[in-house]
Formats: sequence, C-alpha cells, structure tokens
Amino acid sequence: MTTATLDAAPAATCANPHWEHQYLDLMRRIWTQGDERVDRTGVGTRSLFGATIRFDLSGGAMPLLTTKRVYWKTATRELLWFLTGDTNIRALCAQGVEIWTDWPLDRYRRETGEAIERKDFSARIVADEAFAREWGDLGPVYGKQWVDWPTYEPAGEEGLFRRGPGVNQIAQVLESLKSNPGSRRHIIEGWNVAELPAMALPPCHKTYQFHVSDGKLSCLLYQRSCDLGLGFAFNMWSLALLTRMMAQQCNLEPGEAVWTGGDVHLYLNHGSLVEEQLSRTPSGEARMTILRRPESVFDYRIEDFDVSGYAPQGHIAAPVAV
Ligand SMILES: Nc1nc(=O)c2c([nH]1)NC[C@@H]1CN(c3ccc(C(=O)N[C@@H](CCC(=O)O)C(=O)O)cc3)CN21
Ligand SMILES: O=c1ccn([C@H]2C[C@H](O)[C@@H](COP(=O)(O)O)O2)c(=O)[nH]1
Repeated sequence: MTTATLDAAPAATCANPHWEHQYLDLMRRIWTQGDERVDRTGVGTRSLFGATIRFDLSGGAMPLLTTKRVYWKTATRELLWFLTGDTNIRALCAQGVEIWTDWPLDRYRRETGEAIERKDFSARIVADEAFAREWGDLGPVYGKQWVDWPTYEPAGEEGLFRRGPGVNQIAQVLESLKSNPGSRRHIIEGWNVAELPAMALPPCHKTYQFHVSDGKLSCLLYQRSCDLGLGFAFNMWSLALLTRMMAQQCNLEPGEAVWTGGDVHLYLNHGSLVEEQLSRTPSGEARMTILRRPESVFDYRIEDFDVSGYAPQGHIAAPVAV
C-alpha cells in the first residue's frame, strides 16, 4: 500500500463532523435495519449487535447530546451516588432523581398489590427510613461492586467462610494508574456473577478499562445492553465524567472516551423520539470545568461541575421499559 493510500481520508466523511453524527447514524441504522424482537420487558426492540462511538475529551469537551436536552445533573448525581457505594434509591429520590424508582416501585406493587403512584412511593422512600430499607434497595448493583466487591476467606473448619474486606476497585485502579500507568489491567468490573441474582437489574455499563498514553487518560466502556433512546445519553456522559474525575485525581490530561455496545437497541415505543431526533441537526459543543480538585475521587459534589456552551434542542420525553 502506498503512503498516499494510507493517508487518504475515508470516502464520504467531511473534514470534521460533529461527534453526535455517530449516535444519529447508529440510531438510523438500528431503526431501519435492526432485528425486531421481543425483549425481556415485553415492549419489543429493534436491535443491532456491536457498535463503537469515540469522543475526544481534550479542551474540556464533553459528549452531551445536542439533538435533545439531556439532564446531565441527573446523570452526574447518579454517578456520584455509585461512588458512595450506596444501592438504595433513597439518596437519589431525596435529590429529585427518579431514574431508578420504577424498579423498586414495580416490586412493591407486585408484592403488596397496592396501586401506589410513583410520586407517593418516592416521597415515602424519602420520609420513612425503615420503608426505604425494606423497599428501596436495588441489591448489590454498581456502587456496591465498584467500591466494595465482596470477598470471602476460609474460617476455621473446612467449608466455612467469613466475609473478607471488600475490594474498592475505584481506589485500586487510581493507585495502579499512578504507580503503573502502562498496565493493561486498569479495569472496573460490575459483573459479579455470583451476585447477579440479587440485583434488581444486572449491570449494563459493566466494564470500564482505563489507558494512559502520552500523559492522557482514556477510558473504554463495554456496555452489554443499551437503550439508545434513553440510557445512552446518560451512559456516555457518565463515562466521560468518570474519566475526567479519574484524570484529575492522577494528574493526567483527559484523552478519549470510547463507548462500545453489545446489544444496542431502540424500544418500539420510542418511534416518535427517533423520528424527532433524526430530523434535528447537532450543533455546538458542551464543555465542562471541574471547579475544584477534591482530596479524593470520593469527595466530588454536584457543585464542582460547571457546564458551558450547552444549547441543546428541546427535551424529548420517552417511556422507560421496566
Ligand atoms: N429500559 C431501560 N432503559 C434505561 O436506560 C435504563 C433501564 N431500563 N434500567 C436501569 C437504568 C435506569 N436508567 C434510566 C432510567 C430512566 C431515564 C429517563 O427517564 N430519562 C429521561 C428523564 C431524565 C430525568 O428525569 O431527569 C430522559 O429524557 O433522559 C434515564 C435512564 C438507565 N437505565
Ligand atoms: O445504564 C443503563 C442501564 C440500563 N440500560 C437499559 C438497557 C436495556 O434496555 C435495559 C436493561 O435490560 P436487560 O434485559 O437487563 O438488558 O436497560 C441502559 O441503556 N443503560
């Protein structure tokens, strides 16, 4: 192959397309060519297997969709909640974040037969600690696995075990990024096989791998299952946010956020969102400044993040499949 061939830009790409075209192209491809199937929720999806979206984080840029308004503070509160290790929705509901409420609510309705409204359920979770303990926990989901992955050690007699100290994967990866940046083992894993049955939902954004090159920190997320109409916007934001926080904590510049999806799908009841979003043109670029450098990765607060230049088109509501 000649140098000229290697240097040639791929056909049909303009010099510097907006990153969001990767998302819109994927959305169009799934909606027009995806395999239509019945899914766990009964809603039905069109689905495609295997996709990648890349985003350059340099200069403070953040992957916030502009073809609909994305509530990045909600997604940020969720990420900060994961980092506390909490798995009870109470702290989220207390901040007005209801993105996880439907799963405990569904269990409550099934087990009690009570036709309680979501807002009343959420209010009770906040007001009543004992109620929250009984009904608000999602099981050992992301937060638990990230900062307190359970271990067991032999206890005396053969066959008996006791709990060992939990593994804080976030702290361990930060340590390995600092002490051994070239490692290929900077991984945060949510897929704890033994504990899957106890989780309200098995993790979707299950594996984060970090990579240091040329003083920059990149992160690749493998998401086994992606609701492209709703979840993706949050998952892509949180991937970038976590990368920025980790980079700040180990004095590296942010590199790239690489998102990979396994089963990437659109729910059949998201047709009007898909049509509306595909009719819009991406514009502008959100940037984020982290206003302070907290002592540790576990000390960030919502006020630490300032987003500028975000002028999205209107929010598009869509139902969530439970
Ligand atoms: N079907 C499905 N899609 C998901 O994206 C998803 C799940 N289930 N289950 C677990 C979590 C919960 N997540 C959710 C749930 C709801 C929204 C949602 O309703 N988003 C709206 C409003 C956000 C807000 O209230 O601030 C949106 O327009 O983005 C987003 C992510 C992501 N996950
Ligand atoms: O962060 C998340 C969490 C969940 N999702 C979506 C992906 C699927 O539509 C459902 C999960 O259902 P499974 O049957 O367990 O795959 O939630 C997401 O996109 N992002």
